[in-house]
Amino acid sequence: MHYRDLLPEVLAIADAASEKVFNIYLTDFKVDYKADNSPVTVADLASHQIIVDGLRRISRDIPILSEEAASEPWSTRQHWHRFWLVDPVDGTKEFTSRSGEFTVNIALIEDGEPVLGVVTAPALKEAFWGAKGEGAWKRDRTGHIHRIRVAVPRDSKRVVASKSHLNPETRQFIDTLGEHQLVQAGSSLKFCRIAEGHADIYPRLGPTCEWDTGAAHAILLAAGGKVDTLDGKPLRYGKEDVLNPHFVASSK
Ligand SMILES: Nc1ncnc2c1ncn2[C@@H]1O[C@H](COP(=O)(O)O)[C@@H](OP(=O)(O)O)[C@H]1O
Ligand SMILES: [Mg+2]
Repeated sequence: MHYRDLLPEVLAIADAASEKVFNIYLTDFKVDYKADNSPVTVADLASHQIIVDGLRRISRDIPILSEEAASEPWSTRQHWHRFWLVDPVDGTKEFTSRSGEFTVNIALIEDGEPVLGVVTAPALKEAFWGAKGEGAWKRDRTGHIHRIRVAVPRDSKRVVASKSHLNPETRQFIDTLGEHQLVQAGSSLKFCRIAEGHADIYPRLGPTCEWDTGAAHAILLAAGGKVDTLDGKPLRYGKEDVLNPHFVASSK
């Protein structure tokens, strides 16, 4: 199936998950902590289930890697040329602190490259999607859909960095950029802000997992941007430990 045909189906799945996540957000939900001490709520698990059921319906044969499921062993995953990469709720800290800056993320990875992505922000009522060779779009809170594209280069960079994980290394990197404006944002929305031309650079000199970045990375690529590791190579997917190295996302 072509990416163009897949996009509306994946968007519908993300929208369904988003609606469920938002309904839970409005309740007095309970926060649990996983083995790595990261927060999880019923929203993460409900969103995971809706997305997995939806993806299975549209693509029986493409395996799924989701933050909220035990991953297949590396002996299996290393043979995956194509897989869905899912973070049912990215920015769980933003969800539990009620900042609204959390997202639902679905990416399609092919040979280590994010080729299609959908990101929805249930509380902000925004959605972003894009695919290789197709371009990228945003649906704003009024329901208006328009194409998005990265901004043209400018002298004073608009830097976007994590709300919850802005560490000293990232601050040092930002200091090397000279004159700049810093905007903090939660979750994968940082990539989306660059993709829509509202920010120029997102340095992440701290840990992330592949599911945190895959979908928004695909959208940023489709909008004309890039995501490189600190040695200047494109960030890639399908790593054994599912952990990303430090990276810089930018408008080019
Ligand atoms: N020590 C760590 N190891 C791996 N990933 C981490 C991490 N600390 C933060 N993250 C990732 O950073 C994401 C949040 O990013 P941000 O701070 O930019 O909003 C988290 O996503 P989740 O909220 O889905 O768990 C989590 O996966
Ligand atoms: Mg995440």
